Amino acid sequence: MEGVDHLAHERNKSEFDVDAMKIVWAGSPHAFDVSDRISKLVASDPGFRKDNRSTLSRKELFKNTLRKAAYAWKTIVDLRLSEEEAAKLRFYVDEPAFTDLHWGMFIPAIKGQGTEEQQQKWLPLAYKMQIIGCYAQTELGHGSNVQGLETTATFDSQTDEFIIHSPTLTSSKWWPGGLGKVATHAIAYARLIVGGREHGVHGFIVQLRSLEDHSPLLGITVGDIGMKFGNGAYNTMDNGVLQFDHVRIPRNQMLMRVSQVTCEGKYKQSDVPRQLVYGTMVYVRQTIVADASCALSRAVCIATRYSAVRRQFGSQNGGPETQVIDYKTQQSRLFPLLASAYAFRFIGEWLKWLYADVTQRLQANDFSTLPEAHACTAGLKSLTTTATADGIEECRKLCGGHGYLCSSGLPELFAVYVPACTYEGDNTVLLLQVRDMSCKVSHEDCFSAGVQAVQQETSRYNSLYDSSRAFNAMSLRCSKSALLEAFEARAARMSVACAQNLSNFDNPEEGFAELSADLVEAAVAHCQLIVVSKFIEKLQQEIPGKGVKQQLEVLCNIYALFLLHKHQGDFLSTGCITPKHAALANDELRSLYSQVRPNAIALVDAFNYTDHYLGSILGCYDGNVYPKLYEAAWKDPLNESVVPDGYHLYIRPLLKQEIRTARL
Ligand SMILES: CCCCCCCCCC/C=C\CCC/C=C/C(=O)SCCNC(=O)CCNC(=O)[C@H](O)C(C)(C)COP(=O)(O)OP(=O)(O)OC[C@H]1O[C@@H](n2cnc3c(N)ncnc32)[C@H](O)[C@@H]1OP(=O)(O)O
Ligand SMILES: Cc1cc2nc3c(=O)[nH]c(=O)nc-3n(C[C@H](O)[C@H](O)[C@H](O)COP(=O)(O)OP(=O)(O)OC[C@H]3O[C@@H](n4cnc5c(N)ncnc54)[C@H](O)[C@@H]3O)c2cc1C
Repeated sequence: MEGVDHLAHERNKSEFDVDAMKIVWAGSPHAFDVSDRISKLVASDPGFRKDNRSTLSRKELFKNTLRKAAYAWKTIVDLRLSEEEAAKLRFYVDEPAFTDLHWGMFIPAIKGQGTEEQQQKWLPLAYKMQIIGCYAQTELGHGSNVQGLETTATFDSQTDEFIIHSPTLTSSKWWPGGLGKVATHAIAYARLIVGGREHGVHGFIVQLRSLEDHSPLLGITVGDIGMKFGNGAYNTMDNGVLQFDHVRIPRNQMLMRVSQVTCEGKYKQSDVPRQLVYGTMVYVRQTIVADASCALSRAVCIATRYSAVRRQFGSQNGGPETQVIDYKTQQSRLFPLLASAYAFRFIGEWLKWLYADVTQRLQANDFSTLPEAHACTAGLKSLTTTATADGIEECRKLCGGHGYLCSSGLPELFAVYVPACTYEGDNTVLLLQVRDMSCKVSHEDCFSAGVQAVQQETSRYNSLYDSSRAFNAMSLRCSKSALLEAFEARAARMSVACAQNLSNFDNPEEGFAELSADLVEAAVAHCQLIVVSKFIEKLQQEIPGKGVKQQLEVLCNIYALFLLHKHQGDFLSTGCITPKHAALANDELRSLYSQVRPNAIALVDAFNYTDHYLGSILGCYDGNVYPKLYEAAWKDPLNESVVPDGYHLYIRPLLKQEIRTARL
């Protein structure tokens, strides 16, 4: 049956132009072209094979990652790929590596926090990979609390140097990717001490290893922190530990865009806000949101294709059994994830725009939108990574037993993805930063502006409450604005409740701590509102291609109504929907699932993923799942011999009741 498309009948059912949807997913015809070309280039090159990762030992795995990274670089140079193409190539190679941190954090940190002069010195070296950098912020004792970092950078005016030192065990840098075995340089974050005075945490460029023989420089102790969750998975990355013993670096290796230390030992603050020291995190959080749609769409693609292949029960008169995708329960678990993948794609696009806009403004010394960018990236990073991690695991379950096989691709995807809920800011800690979005809920707002803020929010809420009365069964079905109002009312109500409760505390800090779980829920409601509203905005644009817009309308409704159904307690208590409306929303969802059903395979085909990138037998394009599963099983190292190693030592003595005499 080789070469037969087992999903052809599904593809024939689709009611829209898949090629046009591919462009929408990619973002533009140009982006599609780059992505399509580079994904095929990677898939067709045996140098980028990845099907054996889960069977390799850590050392073999890591060496193979080094080989692939070097091979990827050679390919980039030989083919003279553009920056955009090179980034796509690394993406499709699909193996976490030191290069992620070099390109994703080290370079952006220098760009964002370095002076012109520093950029001119360091960026060309980094762009040519003549130095390899990592981002060394987190320590053994502190990750979330950046101000609690203990590493010190003490200025020595005699030598015009900083002395970087790890004063305690807990000040050891711990976690930075690429640090363990590869990075030659780090952006190390340390408390700046000048003339005996402390000036908070700043970034420093520190050389760690010799550029000649890779040995650690004097005063540097560095290594890998050990195996992480899952086989293969994130173990291709050398997350590291680092201690400084009075390491000296020249003064001009402090990143000095935000503040400077002069040779006389004067500390000077630029006009730019101090928070810019955290700017790299804003940048990476924005890329993580875009990445969430990739990881979720990948899992959804696997689960959707397999659900169309898999049949259980329901045979009539000896005919075929029911495809599991036709079960309403399967649809109600799978299709909201499909809709979420599209929703996250569009919110990722919007956040990219927002970040570009902030960057442009920063260059013109306009810092007004920085708090919004911080709150949005923090909140949306949290929302999308939590939903994606949960969604990947749901996709595994949607694939039944076979989803648990490594050859399904899902266990590794899950293991690689879950740390996204922690890195670049723990998701709960980040939700507590969501204060400046569409409404104000922080203790400062309540206390500095006093009752006025509460009153304003209350009247805003009341007006939403009134207008939402118009929300009826019909509007639920047809009107995006009614849906949006429901989300706005819910978010506003939750914020007002928090603000009112906060105002009952004499001590704002105490109130904030006591009510933090409610604040987190209000933050989630705000983030969901933003995702829904940006999906709706996307639909207001012109979208070419037969039936494409209609499919996106259906997905948008599913995303919003699914959330409304899931959080109906919040929505009901706003009073803007009644229990009857909640039930109608549920009926509407069922009808929407029926509309998606014939288009489901085409909607995941629109992601345009190669079989190489998917890395899943269950999700392969042709749906020829069973022969491939059967064949793959026999390739497992355990099946290299019919009788396993260890038979004579452990199985035979058991069977022969000789266990007491066996040498165990
Ligand atoms: C198989 C395929 C694999 C493919 C892989 C694909 C890769 C995709 C991309 C992945 C990329 C990289 C991989 C992961 C690498 C991971 C790296 C890291 O984890 S680096 C370390 C990250 N660390 C954190 O995120 C720490 C979290 N903590 C914080 O951010 C802060 O310290 C915070 C905000 C929680 C502290 O809060 P606090 O209120 O105490 O802050 P401050 O007093 O310091 O702040 C005062 C003031 O500033 C505002 N603020 C805080 N942060 C920012 C910011 N970033 N930007 C702007 N403003 C900020 C804060 O809100 C306060 O404002 P105010 O108005 O005064 O209230
Ligand atoms: C795979 C991976 C890669 C990483 N790569 C890097 C890297 O390249 N460079 C780097 O510098 N770091 C890196 N990190 C570190 C990462 O950024 C931190 O682990 C992350 O910021 C979380 O901090 P933490 O470990 O201190 O968690 P903690 O803050 O200790 O969190 C523990 C628990 O406490 C809760 N908590 C903490 N503070 C609060 C609070 N104020 N209110 C309520 N609850 C709270 C959290 O929600 C969580 O449940 C990486 C981590 C991982 C897992």
